[in-house]
Amino acid sequence: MFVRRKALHYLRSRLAPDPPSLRIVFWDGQSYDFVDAPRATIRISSPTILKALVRGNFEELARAYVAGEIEAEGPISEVVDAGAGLAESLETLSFLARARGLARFIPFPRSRRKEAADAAYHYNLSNDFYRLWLDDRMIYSCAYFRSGREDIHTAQLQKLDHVCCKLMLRPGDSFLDVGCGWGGLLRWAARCYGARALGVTVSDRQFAYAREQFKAIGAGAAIEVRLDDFRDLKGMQFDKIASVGMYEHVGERNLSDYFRTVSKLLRPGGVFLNHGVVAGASVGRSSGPAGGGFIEKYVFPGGSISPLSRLMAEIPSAGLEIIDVEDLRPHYARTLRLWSQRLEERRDEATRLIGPERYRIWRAYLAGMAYAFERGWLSIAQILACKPLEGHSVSRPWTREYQYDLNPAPPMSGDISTHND
Ligand SMILES: C[S@@+](CC[C@H](N)C(=O)[O-])C[C@H]1O[C@@H](n2cnc3c(N)ncnc32)[C@H](O)[C@@H]1O
Repeated sequence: MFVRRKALHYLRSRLAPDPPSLRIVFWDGQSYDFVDAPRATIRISSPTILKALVRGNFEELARAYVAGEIEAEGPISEVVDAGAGLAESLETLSFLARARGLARFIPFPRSRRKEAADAAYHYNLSNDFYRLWLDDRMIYSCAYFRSGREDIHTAQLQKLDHVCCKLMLRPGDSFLDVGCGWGGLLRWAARCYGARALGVTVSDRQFAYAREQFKAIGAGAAIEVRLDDFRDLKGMQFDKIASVGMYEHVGERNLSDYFRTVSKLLRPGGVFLNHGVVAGASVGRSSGPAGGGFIEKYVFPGGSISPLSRLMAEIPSAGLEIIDVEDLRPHYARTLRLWSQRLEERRDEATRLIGPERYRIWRAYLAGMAYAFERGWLSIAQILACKPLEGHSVSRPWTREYQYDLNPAPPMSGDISTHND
């Protein structure tokens, strides 16, 4: 009783300026509302968890949530809103969390085996689970909206076109998709743009699924998928390369190596699109509260994001010329919100497929990321770059119209006709 009274007194005073729309239900069934008619409820199963809340120890709170010792009720968007409010007001990083944060900047590379295990943890979860809430083509990256009212299937198709148009993909082009997921972009690039497409993934579930799909559509030699690390494509060169939602797995310390490898894989005159999440804070993380390292620990182990400025410095250092940069933050906020809603609708099937613990993790991750993008704590950038020809700059379209429609072929800066004007 005493612990609870003291804890509530402390929480009330700390949260007074902006109280969360939250009810806490305690282990003995008693409850406390921070506002009238709160929209979200959390149930905490022991005084230890209440102490962790008071101390702002979100690492312990994340562990307790994953273990089911904290239960969240109400719309997940409201739960996340209340949770973020608590984190913004209360978070104090434990010594351990601080040490881990600093360790990110010390160059200890992960072994290949560890990298593969980290990726498998996320992508080998269950194809059936991902099928529940991704779009029909199983695209697992930010979609592209024209009005914001499209469903996820339409918006993902628009994204595939946006990527192919930006790359100026033409019939016969050799095309590499680095981190090809379940193969949706490869199919689109080959069937709608006539590219000879090769993709690599390190997930054997994705690899098996993509191969089945290619067989089913009779793709033949036009599309190939390999269960391979992108660093193992030695000696090959491509006209066009896309990396969509993949660089985040490379890790801070391998970023220069990643761009240099991509640059070697691109033929002179070729075009590369890097699409990925960028940090809101200059230290390479979300500019919001850290949430106890929840994403790093439970969702994307070994992953990391960089500020846009770091990518903009690394790409030219790898010998590529940046020709266009587009921020897609509202697009990813919307994509994540739709994914989160779709997962909520399939709660029972999802829990059956991956178990309650993983379900809780994915539920909080999708809703939490949607919130972070809506708040502007994270963003996402498509960076388009080309590889200069020896002694020449690469010609490019005069305007950005080609990004929305490749037909007819856009006039290029190096075209004879344009020199005659
Ligand atoms: C978020 S998914 C994006 C998938 C796909 N590009 C899409 O947009 O749907 C990241 C992908 O990167 C792949 N990946 C991660 N590390 C990789 C590596 N070292 N080499 C090749 N692929 C990798 C994963 O297997 C996964 O397919």
